[in-house]
Amino acid sequence: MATYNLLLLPGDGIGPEVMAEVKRIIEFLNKKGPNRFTYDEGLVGGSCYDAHQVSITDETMEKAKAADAVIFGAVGGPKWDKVPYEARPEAGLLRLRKDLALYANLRPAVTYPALADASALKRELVEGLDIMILRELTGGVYFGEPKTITDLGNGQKRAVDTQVYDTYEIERISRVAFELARKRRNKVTSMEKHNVMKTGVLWKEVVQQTHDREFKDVTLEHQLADSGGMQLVKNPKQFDVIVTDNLFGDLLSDIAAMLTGSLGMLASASLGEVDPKTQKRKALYEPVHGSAPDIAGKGVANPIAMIASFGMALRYSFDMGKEADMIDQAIAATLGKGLRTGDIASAGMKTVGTEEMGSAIIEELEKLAA
Ligand SMILES: NC(=O)c1ccc[n+]([C@@H]2O[C@H](COP(=O)([O-])OP(=O)(O)OC[C@H]3O[C@@H](n4cnc5c(N)ncnc54)[C@H](O)[C@@H]3O)[C@@H](O)[C@H]2O)c1
Ligand SMILES: CC(C)[C@H](C(=O)O)[C@@H](O)C(=O)O
Ligand SMILES: [Mg+2]
Repeated sequence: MATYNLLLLPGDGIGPEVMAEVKRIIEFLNKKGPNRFTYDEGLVGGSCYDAHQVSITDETMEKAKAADAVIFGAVGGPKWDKVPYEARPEAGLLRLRKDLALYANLRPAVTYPALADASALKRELVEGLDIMILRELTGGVYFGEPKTITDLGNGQKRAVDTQVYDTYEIERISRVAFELARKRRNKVTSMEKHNVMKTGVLWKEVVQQTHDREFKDVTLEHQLADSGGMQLVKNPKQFDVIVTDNLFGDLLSDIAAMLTGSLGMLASASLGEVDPKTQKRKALYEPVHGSAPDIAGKGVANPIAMIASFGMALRYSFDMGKEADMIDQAIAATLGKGLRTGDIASAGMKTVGTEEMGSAIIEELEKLAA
């Protein structure tokens, strides 16, 4: 038996609403045993800005570094559109990713059988889909310098963002991709734009070299990221693991979300390097969706992405694969019974709210544990 300490950062908008359902799952797991979870909570994003005029405090950063895992809701919203750029809600999330060195962002897109009709695509294209988008998370244009807006003095301004990748950054994310593929269907598709970008040239070269040196047994394909996006919609089941940079990964994972039915379904894990001394790695788990200002406060958000993200924490941080599988099965069973939040309901279907969906999943978990 072990005790694990979590830091919960619910954030803004629907973040706290979906996090409430994770707290109930934690309660369930603590009852079931053998492992125990304790947790601390903190402010992040706009709610932190309102209290402290920053999007995350140094004190919360220290707690994040000390925690066994961070569980993150969502940040942002129109209320904070006018706050200084450095203090915008999203900056808190970016600081967490950068300062905890969470370079590997796993975004699995799995279409549950009951939801094959909820996708915007035809059933046969998405039925049985199970792909993994691996997004590089601490480099690229998100963090490259310079990042500026300069007044040119002639009534014009110039905005600059910088895309930077070093060999080691591409190498380590490639290794994660190949290792993931070995446990799946043994195929990696790397996406970049080497026809336009120098970072794309280096990306392709380093992924290929890492493959040839260490992972010859894995099938590797390269695809330009724009046509890759097209292929993701045309024939998504051709993919197994897609490895790509920070910005392309952001775009491609939102596209993949719609293959599963809704952004409210897509979970993610952001992982750092394994510490050779402790064998532990820093990790943050969050749904791919945002704070959904259009539905916040109504109790109608889909909690599945958040719950499945906690399931990924069980799998990747706590070696609780059996419990993680149980969460996936409970979600599948709940959907199989016909429960739908608004985002995944087909026309004419009755919908349930966030809490009701959470209760139904816990009911299924109780059955599975009995
Ligand atoms: N990780 C994060 O915290 C994160 C991620 C993406 C966007 N954001 C921020 O969120 C704010 C809103 O961004 P956006 O509107 O582009 O993206 P969004 O993901 O918040 O919402 C996009 C659409 O999907 C729907 N949606 C998202 N999650 C849902 C859920 N769980 N259940 C039901 N419907 C759901 C929303 O209602 C909306 O119509 C912005 O400030 C953005 O920066 C934060
Ligand atoms: C909120 C924002 C900073 C974030 C990103 O762009 O990485 C989000 O869109 C995501 O996909 O996690
Ligand atoms: Mg995004």
